[in-house]
Formats: sequence, structure tokens, C-alpha cells
Amino acid sequence: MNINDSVLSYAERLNFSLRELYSQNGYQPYRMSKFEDYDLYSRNMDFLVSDRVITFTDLSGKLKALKPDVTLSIIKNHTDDATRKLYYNENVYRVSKGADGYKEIMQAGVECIGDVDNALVGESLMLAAKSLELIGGNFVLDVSDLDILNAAAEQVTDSKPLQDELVKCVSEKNAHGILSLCENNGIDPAAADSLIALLTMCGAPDRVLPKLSDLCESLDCRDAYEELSEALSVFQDTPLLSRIQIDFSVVGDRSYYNGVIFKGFLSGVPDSVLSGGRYDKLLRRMKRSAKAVGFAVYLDKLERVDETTAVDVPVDSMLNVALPKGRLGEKVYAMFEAAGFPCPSIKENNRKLIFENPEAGVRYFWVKPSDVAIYVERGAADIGVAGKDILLEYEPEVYELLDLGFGKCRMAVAAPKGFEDDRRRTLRVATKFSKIAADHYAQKGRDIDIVHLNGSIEIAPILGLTDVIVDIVETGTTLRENNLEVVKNIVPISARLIANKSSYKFKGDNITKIAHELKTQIEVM
Ligand SMILES: Nc1ncnc2c1ncn2[C@@H]1O[C@H](COP(=O)(O)OP(=O)(O)OP(=O)(O)O)[C@@H](O)[C@H]1O
Ligand SMILES: O=P(O)(O)OC[C@H]1O[C@H](OP(=O)(O)OP(=O)(O)O)[C@H](O)[C@@H]1O
Repeated sequence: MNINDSVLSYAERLNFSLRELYSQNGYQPYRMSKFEDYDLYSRNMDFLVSDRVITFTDLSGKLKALKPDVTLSIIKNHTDDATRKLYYNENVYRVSKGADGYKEIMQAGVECIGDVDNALVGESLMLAAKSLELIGGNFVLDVSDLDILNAAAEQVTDSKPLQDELVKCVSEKNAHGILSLCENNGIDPAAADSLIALLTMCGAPDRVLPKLSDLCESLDCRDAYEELSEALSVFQDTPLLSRIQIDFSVVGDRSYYNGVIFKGFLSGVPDSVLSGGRYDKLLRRMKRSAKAVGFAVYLDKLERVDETTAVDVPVDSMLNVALPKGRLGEKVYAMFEAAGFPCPSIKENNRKLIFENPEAGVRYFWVKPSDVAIYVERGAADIGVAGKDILLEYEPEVYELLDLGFGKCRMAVAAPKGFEDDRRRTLRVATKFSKIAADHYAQKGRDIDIVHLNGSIEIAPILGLTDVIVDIVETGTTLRENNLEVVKNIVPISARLIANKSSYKFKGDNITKIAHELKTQIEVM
């Protein structure tokens, strides 16, 4: 049968090219059903991107799921000791982030399960880079190593939950977060020197590996270093080497992944388009003795990429900045101006929302403070400034590069003076910050009923709508004037510089320049 490939869409053609690439490298096709026992996911929930799995009961009353993931099913069916190299092309089903809609996501990927050595990890990295090359355009493959990150986190603390928080800070390029975790837990910040060194150690392998070698010596994780450098050696003397970056902000769940992990980014696509790594720990959890490495290409994220955009076009040289309207706005702009990114038109008295200065290479947008994180996460802005309250509430997938040290306030529980919590009743809580409130009370094991409000939160307990509020307190005036008082401080808040992860790969020089200039201003503040 001859197929006239002009009738195929870009994604379909890409799909065929990927299959060809994987089968030429000895990987066998793997087909599976769309349905899986829900039990598989309930036992491995943290491995999934989201804990919201679409379920249904089958005719025998068994709880089934529409597959949100492919890897778990492949491992479940890998029951012998043979080494298998597989590729798949499957749809997975997920609940969309921030909405209650469902998404059907097309994934292509490879898995190698069995006696996986450094050469096979290298092969997987090479196939990942070649997959990105097939997609076309300007791409970067970021490579990290979770064993090295773990060794640095273990040097700071023995506490696993705290290690998780520290590693999460590395994934956000959030050095100030690491230092404040040390401070809050009575740890000498010097203990985090290696972790912070990893956070800043990003760039081409030739440049990073010598420094990393010394660091791994002092962290006593030489084997992890050898694995990483041996796997990366597959790119030596190939043109793909220029696309490879070591970047420790690539982090997977520490209870599933280990060793080399990686993510692929494409210029113009706001989120990673490929993700993978070693996951021997997942196999241990599923009582398998084999080792494994693999990756998935998220074809759905390429929906807006086609042959015309997937060419090596120069990256838009303008830096797009989301500024928060309101109480932070003027101060934020003034800092960017002083950092060498002025845009005089922004001071004109009009209702325009977008301002640009091509000479300075910057374009500013005024958006609602609570929307800044969305613009940055979705790549409409490369960087922006948002309060930590917004970052905690919406948990956007962004880098948190700097604590700007202003917009200082705190998130607190407040109640009418003399309030005492009656634990026989559900506590009614009014807030704009439902997630922060839910997390706070979940940690205490307190049953609550959240009443989500959009402002004037302080009125709720006065009118008997709720017992307490969770809200921002700055001077405390609003509480005082409404006969309320702080019951518990939850977390300090200030303004943060955030960056889109993909933009950071392709406009990194401009973003680090601006972050450096802003940091200098903070230090003299
Ligand atoms: N007294 C304060 N009240 C509210 N936010 C404060 C205060 N002091 C500092 N901030 C910080 O300023 C940020 C922006 O606050 P602002 O009041 O301008 O917007 P908002 O009214 O909270 O946002 P939106 O208009 O989207 O509801 C907050 O996210 C918070 O980080
Ligand atoms: O401690 P204070 O200095 O009194 O500041 C805290 C108040 O400021 C914020 O309200 P905002 O002015 O943003 O109005 P809102 O009620 O509409 O959110 C916040 O929600 C508190 O109500």
C-alpha cells in the first residue's frame, strides 16, 4: 500500500518518523489496551503527573481507569528477567490542570527494561536527542542526575521530607528557598553549599563535567558521576552535543526515579516536550529486580508546531515581562528600569496594557497580580513578578529565580478576638487562598469547610459566615479595625521573580542578566 504522505498532518508524519527511529535501533512495538486496573495507579499515585485519574466500573464491578500513563502498564507486564527494548504510541487520558475538562494526550516513547547499563542509558539519551531533532526547530536536551542531587540533599539533612523540599527548590532554581529552609530548620546554610552549587552548575557538558567531578568527589558519589559522564559520552564528536545541557533543575519523584534523568525543550513551546530517565526505584516498588530507562515524547504539546514553525528560526529576541498591576506594579517596573530594561512609554497616562522598547529588547504587559504566574507558566511571558502567596496557591511550573525582598506580608489564620477552636465541629474557613488553607489544616489533621471568597475576607467571621479566615496580613490594620486577631502565622510572603522554564533555555542570557541586575539592587536595598 502506498500512502500519499501529503494527507498526513505534521504530528502523524512525525509519529511515523519516530517509530522508524526507534525500530531502526532495535526497539519493538508495544500495543496495549486503553484500560487498566485502577489499583495500579492507587498504589503508585506519586508517579503520575496528576492524582486525578478517570475511573469507571467494568461489568463485573471492578474499578478500572482510562490509562493516564503507559510506563506502569509496561512494567506490570514485564514479568521475566529478559532485557526488552520497546516503543509505543499510545493515547493517555488526564484531567486538565486548572480545569475540570478531560484531555486525550498522544504519547510516543521508548522503554528499556532488564539489564540496563550505562551504555543503554546513553542510547536512551541519544534517542531522546534524535527524537527532538526529528521534531525540528531549536531544541535543548537538559540532563540531570538524581543520585547526585540526593547525595547533596542528604548532606544537608537526614529528614526525607525536608530533602524533598530542598530538591523541589533546585527544580525551581530557587536558591533563596534552600537558604530559608535551612534557616527555618536550624541548619547551618553552609551545609547546603553543594546543593546550591548544583543549582547554579548548568551548561554544556564539557564546561560543567570537570566542576561536577570535583563536587561528586566531595559528596562521595563518584559512581553517579561516572554513570552520567559515560552516558553523555555518546554525544562526543556529534553535532548533537551542542544541544545538550547539564541542568539539575530536571528533577523526578525521588521515590521512583534514580540516576540520569532528562527533559527536552523546544523553542516556542512553553513546557517540556519530552521527559525521561532511569526508574529502577519504580521497579523495586513493583517488586521487580530489573533496571529501566525510558522517555516519552508529548505529541499533544506539538499541536501548534508544524513544518513551517519547526524550523531553526531565531528565538524572538524580545524579553516578554508580565508586570503585576496594583500595589506591586510601580516598584517592580522601577526595578526593571534600573536593571537596564527601560520602557518610557509605560509611564504615559493611558489604558494600554502592552508596552515595548525594541532598543532595550523588552516588552511589558500589565496583568492582574494573580494572573502573572499563568502568563509565565504558559509562555505568554518569559518572566514576571508574582507574590509568593500566588505561587503557593497555584503551584505553577516555573522557575523562582529571586526573592525581590519587597511586597512583604504574611499569610495567617485570623479570628475574632478570644476565638477558641471547638474541635467537635468542622472549622469554617473563609479565604481567597483555598489551597494554602487546605494544606495548612491538612497538616494539622483538622477537618475544615472552605468558603472561597474573592475579597473583604475579614467580614466573613464578623457576619458568622465562617469561624476564621486565612488571608494576607501586612500592617495588621484591617484585622485590628474589624476586631480580629492573628491566631497563627502560616508563611511569610514577598514578591518573587519567576521565569518560564522553556524561555530560560532559549533566552537564558537575557534572563540571567536581568536577574543578576535585580539581585544587585536588592543587595543595596
Ligand atoms: N496588604 C496586602 N494585601 C494583599 N497583598 C499584598 C499586601 N501586601 C503585599 N501584598 C502582595 O502583593 C500582591 C499583589 O496584591 P494586590 O493587592 O495588588 O493584588 P490583589 O488584589 O491581591 O490581586 P487580584 O486583583 O488579582 O485579586 C499579593 O499577591 C501579595 O503578594
Ligand atoms: O494588614 P493590612 O495592612 O491591613 O493588609 C491586609 C489587607 O490587605 C489585603 O486586602 P486588599 O486591600 O487587597 O483588598 P481585598 O479585601 O479586596 O483583598 C488583604 O486581603 C487584607 O485584607
